[in-house]
Amino acid sequence: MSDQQYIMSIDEGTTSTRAILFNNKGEIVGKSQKEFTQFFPHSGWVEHDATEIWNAVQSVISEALIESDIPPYKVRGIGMTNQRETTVIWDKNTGEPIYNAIVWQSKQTSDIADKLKVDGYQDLIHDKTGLIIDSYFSATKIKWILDHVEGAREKAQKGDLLFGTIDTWILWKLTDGKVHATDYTNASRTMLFNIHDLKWDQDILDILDIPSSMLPEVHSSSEIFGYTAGYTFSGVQVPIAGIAGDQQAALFGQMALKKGMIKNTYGTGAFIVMNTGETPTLSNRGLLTTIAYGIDGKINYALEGSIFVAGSAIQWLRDGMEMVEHSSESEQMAINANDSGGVYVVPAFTGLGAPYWDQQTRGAVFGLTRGTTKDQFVRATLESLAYQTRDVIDTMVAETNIDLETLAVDGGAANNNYLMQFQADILNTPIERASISETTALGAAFLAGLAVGFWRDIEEIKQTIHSRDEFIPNMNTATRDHLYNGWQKAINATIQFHYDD
Ligand SMILES: Nc1ncnc2c1ncn2[C@@H]1O[C@H](COP(=O)(O)OP(=O)(O)O)[C@@H](O)[C@H]1O
Ligand SMILES: O=P(O)(O)OC[C@H](O)CO
Repeated sequence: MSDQQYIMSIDEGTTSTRAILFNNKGEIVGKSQKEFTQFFPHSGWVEHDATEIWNAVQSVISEALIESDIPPYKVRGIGMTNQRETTVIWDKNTGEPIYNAIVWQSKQTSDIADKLKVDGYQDLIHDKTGLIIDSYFSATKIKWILDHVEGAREKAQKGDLLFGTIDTWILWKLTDGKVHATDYTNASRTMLFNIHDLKWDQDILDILDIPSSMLPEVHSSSEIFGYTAGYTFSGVQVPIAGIAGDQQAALFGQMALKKGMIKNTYGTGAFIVMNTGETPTLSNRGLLTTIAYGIDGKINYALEGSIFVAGSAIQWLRDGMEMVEHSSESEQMAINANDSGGVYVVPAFTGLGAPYWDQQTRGAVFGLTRGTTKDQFVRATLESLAYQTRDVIDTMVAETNIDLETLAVDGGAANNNYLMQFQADILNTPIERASISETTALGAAFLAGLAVGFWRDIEEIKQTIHSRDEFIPNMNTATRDHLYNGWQKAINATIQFHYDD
């Protein structure tokens, strides 16, 4: 029998959970995926059932192993990667969540975030955490649960409640309640973590009245966090050896390890991350400073532009507008349209992230005529992903003075060739698409594989990276400027519409 071993990545995304098995060439040898329920209990709120996510994780693990015919003992280590910021609070005695997971997109804590701004905490929070006060991050979500679930604050003060982002929740479940931990990348998205001292920040915890006993230990992104317990791997104790938030894992999976390298992942949202090296760069232009990864006692920082609605706009075309049956059809429809006919879709369904940071704005459509077709509407929606990306990239270039040579891309919507060509055209920059679209899971596998010696070092990992698809800009300057100018008018009018109330 072959002595080949594997790394399993568990990718807990916003809409689905995946388990992917990689061999030592970085090739996918097994995969299972399961969608889970999105709850929208009130306008602007988004929640998940954390127990449903845990059940989905268990089933994708066994399906991936069974379908690839790989026995659990051949899994050398597990890398975990996750939708970030999404907040779970559970009772450590029962193992049951006390409320649904509040998802990163959810706006139910906007008032708490607004109050922090009114109370003048912007500079303190920005300086310590690198973040901009917003309901996006975990901090206000934790406070909301403690304030709204009966008896929660008393239980938290007694030390009975635990907080975790999805990585922490699944790690705790996989280890049968033995390990309550996270990594630097996830901690840096909570708005409670001091990215300079690398510690939970007591001042911010006091401001929000959050007991520190709820918080997980914070480790590097590549080390053994614990071992699987119980039956998930048929009793085999597999080390969980790497954890990173999905956007940071994608940066690592793209091997964008040098200062100045940038990637964009087009998933539910789109997240543009630039590696800024070993010192944090604070932004004055609406970008977030975050931790890219921590390995071997060293921290690498990043600047990030977070776009809240990207692939989810295409899901909206599918499920809300019923204009497409499958997201992938949007590509041919955009080509059929020939042009967008002057239509702009601004999909600000849950406010705007970088570089605008406006919690209240909601979406708008401009330029409709009696002749507007469904194909043009779909094309304009796809184009909004590219325009939002340009807003962020222009800001990043202005902030850092680093010229963008190419943009590395991945994620579900990056499979859309029309979108990628339009992105190259509107940025006037070549796009390089990873040959393996599961870059996020690959990044988590690399982090785990390094910790258990599956790969010797980064140089050995780089040998596994293969060819990429390239999209070369092919639009004249006048057209590019005309189109982008229209977008800027559309987004400014959308923001203005809200403030005219
Ligand atoms: N060919 C496509 N064209 C446009 N959008 C797509 C395409 N394929 C997938 N998507 C969008 O990409 C998203 C899924 O990407 P994925 O990276 O799996 O997201 P996540 O990790 O956030 O769950 C969905 O929102 C879907 O609408
Ligand atoms: O689920 P994704 O891939 O859109 O990623 C979600 C982000 O981590 C939210 O910050």
